[in-house]
Amino acid sequence: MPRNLDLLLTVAWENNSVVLIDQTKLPNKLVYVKCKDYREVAEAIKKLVVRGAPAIGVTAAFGLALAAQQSKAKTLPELMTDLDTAFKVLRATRPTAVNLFWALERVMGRAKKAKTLQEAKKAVFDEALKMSDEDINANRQMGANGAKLFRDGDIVLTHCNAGSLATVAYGTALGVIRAARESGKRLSVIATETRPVMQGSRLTAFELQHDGIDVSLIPDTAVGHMMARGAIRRVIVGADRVLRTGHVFNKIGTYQVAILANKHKIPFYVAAPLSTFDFESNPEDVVIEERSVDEVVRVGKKRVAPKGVRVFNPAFDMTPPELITGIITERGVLTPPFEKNLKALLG
Ligand SMILES: CSC[C@@H](O)[C@@H](O)C(=O)COP(=O)(O)O
Repeated sequence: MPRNLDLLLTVAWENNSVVLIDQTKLPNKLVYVKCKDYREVAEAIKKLVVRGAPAIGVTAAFGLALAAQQSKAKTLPELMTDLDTAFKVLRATRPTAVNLFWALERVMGRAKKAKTLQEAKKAVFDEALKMSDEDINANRQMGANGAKLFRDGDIVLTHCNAGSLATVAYGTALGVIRAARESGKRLSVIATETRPVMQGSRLTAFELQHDGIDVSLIPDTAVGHMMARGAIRRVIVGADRVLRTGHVFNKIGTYQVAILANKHKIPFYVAAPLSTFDFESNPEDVVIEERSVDEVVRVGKKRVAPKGVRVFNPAFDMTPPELITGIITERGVLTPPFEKNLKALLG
């Protein structure tokens, strides 16, 4: 994996380990962590060393590859038992991003087709590697599909981080912005801070600056003001889960941004690969991750809220389809009515 500043490769397989950019250290330090065991991979997902739906999915798939590699099983059923243990540990790391479950089930499905122990070990690794390549290709394709929706000179608001750092590389929402720039359009980005974990200020601002893309940072609370002043032309965000109905689950605060965009007649786009689609669930089935109160009562290391105060800290929210102008996928751009047009898109 190249350790230089030209390419942000968020997750990679290197010398029988999973190598991750440690996103908890950004933007102050660009450092990598090496996981040699699937339990370390699970911890890295839990602690947000790696985060963002597509990146979580591919990392978990590599976690299963580590489990296969390390297994001392002498028979195929013994290997499948070891893989199932790792599957359960990895599956329990975070509840909302559907890519995690999609990736783990896809790799297990591939392993279950194997006839021998060696074949199963190889299948798990090959599938994880394939998913990593597919993620980059899907992002590039989404970029090509979405770039057409942006005009030269657009000022684009994004929330959270749906960039290289949330995928294997290139990004979903930020991938579309990259592609629009590569096609010659001059775009400026407005990134929200994205409290309480600050994926906007720590990650999006870092990533766009790193790539020389014009970026300004605003507090989450400034979105309405900026829109009312005409300072924002488009919104684009990523997603952790898109339902067949077009309901989009994404970082907490996305719903507020969508309501404000609707009020100010600003197009609101979501960029998500098909690996982020959940064709089965209804809105009420989706578990919204509730994270530690510490994220809310502290700013950095300093406590800013009184001891004993009740805190709610949901990490995601749901934006209903009527607030969404289009969902950019690698197969094309979905417009309302989403359920009908999704069927047509998938053929
Ligand atoms: C391309 S990633 C899209 C989403 O995963 C992203 O917007 C997001 O909500 C990430 O949340 P996080 O809690 O940082 O994993």
